[in-house]
Amino acid sequence: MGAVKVKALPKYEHPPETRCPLKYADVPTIDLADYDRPGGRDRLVQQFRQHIHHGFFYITNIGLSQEEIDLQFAIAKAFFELPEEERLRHRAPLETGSYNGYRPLGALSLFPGMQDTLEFYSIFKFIPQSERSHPDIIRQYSREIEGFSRHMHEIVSFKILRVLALVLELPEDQFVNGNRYEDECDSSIRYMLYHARSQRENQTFDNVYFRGHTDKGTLTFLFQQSIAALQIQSTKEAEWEYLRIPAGSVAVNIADTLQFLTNGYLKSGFHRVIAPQRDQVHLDRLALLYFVRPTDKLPWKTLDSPFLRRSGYGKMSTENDRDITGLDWWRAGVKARKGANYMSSAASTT
Ligand SMILES: O=C(O)CCC(=O)C(=O)O
Ligand SMILES: [Fe+2]
Repeated sequence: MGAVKVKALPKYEHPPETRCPLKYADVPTIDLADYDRPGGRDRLVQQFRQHIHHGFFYITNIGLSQEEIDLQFAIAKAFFELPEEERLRHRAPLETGSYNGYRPLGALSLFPGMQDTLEFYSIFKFIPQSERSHPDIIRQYSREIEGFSRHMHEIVSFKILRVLALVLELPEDQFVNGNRYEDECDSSIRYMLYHARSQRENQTFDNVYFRGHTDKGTLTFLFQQSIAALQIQSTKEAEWEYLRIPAGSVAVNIADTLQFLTNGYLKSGFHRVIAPQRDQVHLDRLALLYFVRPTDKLPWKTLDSPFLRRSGYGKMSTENDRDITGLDWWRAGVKARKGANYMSSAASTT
């Protein structure tokens, strides 16, 4: 790690936004700078209680510069330009329930017999439990990648997790304790590349890039995205609406772990990715995400609090509780959902 940089990466240029008129979701924005102002945490608690119902919100003032964010996009771009053989050398052991490393193109069936056209590279937390091989481009920028990872996890996600604990009238470290950076879990940066498809291919795939789903972890952060393709559904009956994530804004997705722990008070956001609009459909779509996922210190048991009880989400029973950790739950899920499929398709490549 920390090897000498052989060449500086070219600055990443985001493609221009679509000019097609789209129906954007009305999603609240949280100014994270408020957290450190006098009375700011109380204001954020009120804002969450009033507006955060549907599992998605935007945040601004996250404390990273545009250059720092764009460097991650530049590294991602350089990674996907590596020869396939080199990318496959750092393949994630998906069949064991871990995304740590490269998840090859076409690892998942979107429809029976029809493989997806996306690939991604996950960089887990910079802790001994997650160490693995990486290509030179990742090793050369490891200091910057670690800085980004720690900032997103320990500063940005912890601010949100502390406010959420206060919303529920629980000790402020209630969620932080199950998501500490030094504990084992599959939290990661993810560089993602959706390959552009022809009009015919898009028709065959019913215009789907990534089927409707909720994320399984604690929180997901989605960075600037000028290729409009990510849609959310606020309720099962609601229409799909687009998210717009311009420079300076990050979309946050509340995920299944928080929904489970709070007996459904916090809603895990349902979302999908579809083929872009006609002025962008020919473009490959590069995405940058940060996933916070539960650790081996998080007991898989639902919570109770005066606030939850007053709101009708108090703990009524222990029937959903398990004597396992959040990490066990997460890995069992990946194994069940992805491992089997993965082994039957691309595993033979290495
Ligand atoms: O590509 C995106 O915008 C969203 C990806 C996504 O939903 C996921 O990786 O879980
Ligand atoms: Fe997702």
